[in-house]
Amino acid sequence: MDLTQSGRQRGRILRRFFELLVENKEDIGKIITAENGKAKGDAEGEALFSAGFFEWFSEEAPRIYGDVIPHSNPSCRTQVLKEPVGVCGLITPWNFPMAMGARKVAAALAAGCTVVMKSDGLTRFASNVLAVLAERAGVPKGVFNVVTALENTPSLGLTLCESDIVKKISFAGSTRVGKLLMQQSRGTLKKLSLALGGNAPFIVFDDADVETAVASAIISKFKVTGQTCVCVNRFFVQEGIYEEFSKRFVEEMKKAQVGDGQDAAMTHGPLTNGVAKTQEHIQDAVSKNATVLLGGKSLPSVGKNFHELTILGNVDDSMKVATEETFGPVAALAKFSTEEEVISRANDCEVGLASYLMTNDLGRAHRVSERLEFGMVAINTGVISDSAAPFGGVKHSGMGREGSKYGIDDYINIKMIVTGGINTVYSASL
Ligand SMILES: O=CCCC(=O)O
Repeated sequence: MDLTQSGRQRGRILRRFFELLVENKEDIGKIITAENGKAKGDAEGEALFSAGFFEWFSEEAPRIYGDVIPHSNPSCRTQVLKEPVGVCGLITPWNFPMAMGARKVAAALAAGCTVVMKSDGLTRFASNVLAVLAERAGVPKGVFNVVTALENTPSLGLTLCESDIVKKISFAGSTRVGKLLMQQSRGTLKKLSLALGGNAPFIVFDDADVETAVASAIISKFKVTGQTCVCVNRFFVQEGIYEEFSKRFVEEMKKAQVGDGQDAAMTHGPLTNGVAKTQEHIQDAVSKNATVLLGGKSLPSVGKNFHELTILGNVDDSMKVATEETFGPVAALAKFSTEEEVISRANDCEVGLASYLMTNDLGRAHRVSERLEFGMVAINTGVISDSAAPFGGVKHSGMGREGSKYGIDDYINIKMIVTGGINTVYSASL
């Protein structure tokens, strides 16, 4: 947090931050549901997900080790110090109003940086909660700063990017905005972490366990009503298991309830602003011969932002549901025949964030994961995110890693110190 505090001292503050988040998870859940709409379970889950980053980085803060490197010249010594990058501009999205901030703030504070967090104008209260708890946890004044904005969001982004005081930008959001921030940062050569859009494939091989595949599909597709950057966008199901998988998927999804997130009986809440795009994608797919296996319609009687959880069958790769990230509750099922074919179809996109693979063949699991051009692969699970795991993408999904032992590196500069003229002749041997 500042150079006068040791990593151990910063770790204690982050630990207290973690405890406060856990203690307040119910109130935090209510705030998240009130401003984002997500169902109670998802909202309280987000409070704990956020807490996990503070717990993880409280343990990393004291372990930011440097190195001693043997120099080529015996009379020189080389030391490597790891120093905080300085002031970080953190720009966070509405889909996880607290957790995407927590993921960045916890790593930055652990490294010893100060932060200016620009939260999404649609969901600013959860990030303000982080500021309140930061103060209670003992984060020194001026170390954690929050700026909220709605209309003038682009100019705030620009100010952070063009500022010489801000040394780093970390952003989670769309690929379009990520590229814009990168352009705007070129004059000040910022260190950048960008967690951008995805078009996640979910591949079900004939040898997969159907119940595992269905449970994984439900969580990875419909979490936060389909509005996470790691949500599945394209299901590829092998011909021999297609009928059974799609039937069981539909049966299980019929148990879900869409409605007011504050009602504990609801499993899924509204969309933030994605009903029109969701409808556009469904209509495009249906006009090209996709079949509606479940849902398909918006739910204006519940509210203008509500949409049925939808499963489409007979999808092909030309449809918008396959070529664009829907960021809504549509599971688009396409068939495939061979391993080679599905790898090529899964990789045929500009982005590379999350991917999912269902198989009981260990050799295939290794082989296919190694060939998938994605930053993350989940095998036989629909849960890809964890504070201990490195989160991030390749291709147009961005750069940098968040969480895990690697996450601290995004907030660190390496300094090398070489000392010359060291007499290597020991006086004892003279
Ligand atoms: O939406 C982006 C991140 C979601 C997650 O880490 O599960």
